Amino acid sequence: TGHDWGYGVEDGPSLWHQNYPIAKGSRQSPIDILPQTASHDPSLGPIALKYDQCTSINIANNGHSVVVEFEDSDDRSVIQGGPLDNPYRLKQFHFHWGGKGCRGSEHTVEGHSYASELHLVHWNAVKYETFGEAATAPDGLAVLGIFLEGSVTDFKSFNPKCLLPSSLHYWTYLGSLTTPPLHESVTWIVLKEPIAVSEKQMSKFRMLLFTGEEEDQRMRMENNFRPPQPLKGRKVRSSN
Ligand SMILES: NS(=O)(=O)c1c2ccccc2cc2ccccc12
Ligand SMILES: [Zn+2]
Repeated sequence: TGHDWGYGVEDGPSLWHQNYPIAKGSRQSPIDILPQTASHDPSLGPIALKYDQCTSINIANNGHSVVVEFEDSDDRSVIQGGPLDNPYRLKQFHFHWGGKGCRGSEHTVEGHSYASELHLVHWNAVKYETFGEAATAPDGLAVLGIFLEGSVTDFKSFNPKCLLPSSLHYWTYLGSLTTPPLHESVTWIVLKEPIAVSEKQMSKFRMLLFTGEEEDQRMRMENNFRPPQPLKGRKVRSSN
């Protein structure tokens, strides 16, 4: 897949530091969230999501996840408020999931993993010219994390607008990309309430391949999640 990293035994998360030394940095993601330790910060307002005119461009299997890209030439789809000083533009969303059972999310809550985790990636177009420039700036990116919990209900196609849980209460902390190059440029906003996803939908993820269709040894795409990283003194804040 043209990348020097993956989720296997030879190229998985424990080896990423060899090519990406920042893997041992001071604000790496994901983390294990401890609700009791998260400090409630009354100054943290609600997050506001404006996805009503979201224009998806394509959906792709980038060899590590399934990614839906959006048109980001203007502020039609943005997240703002909460810990953010500016509106951040929606660039793409993608998922992380496990093989069988409930492991699969990247963030965990008191050691509890969910079946999958949806990441909506946004960038600070007020301060930076391009996504690439924002991706290396400490306040360049904001990723909204939403847990997906296996359940029997089914749900409509992936449209960020209708994909949100009823409550937008969140935890927030300063972190990084969870995949190489692991830039420490992400303000993470993780919603407390998971959304339901059916086993049928989960099985669709697992049909995706890490390898190209034409490659002989077909690698099923599963377990594409990085384990929790050390907090290193960071504070996790909780919205009201
Ligand atoms: N897991 S992740 O959200 O850190 C992530 C990104 C985060 C910020 C910017 C770009 C990102 C691209 C990703 C591509 C594949 C998987 C995770 C990715
Ligand atoms: Zn992600």
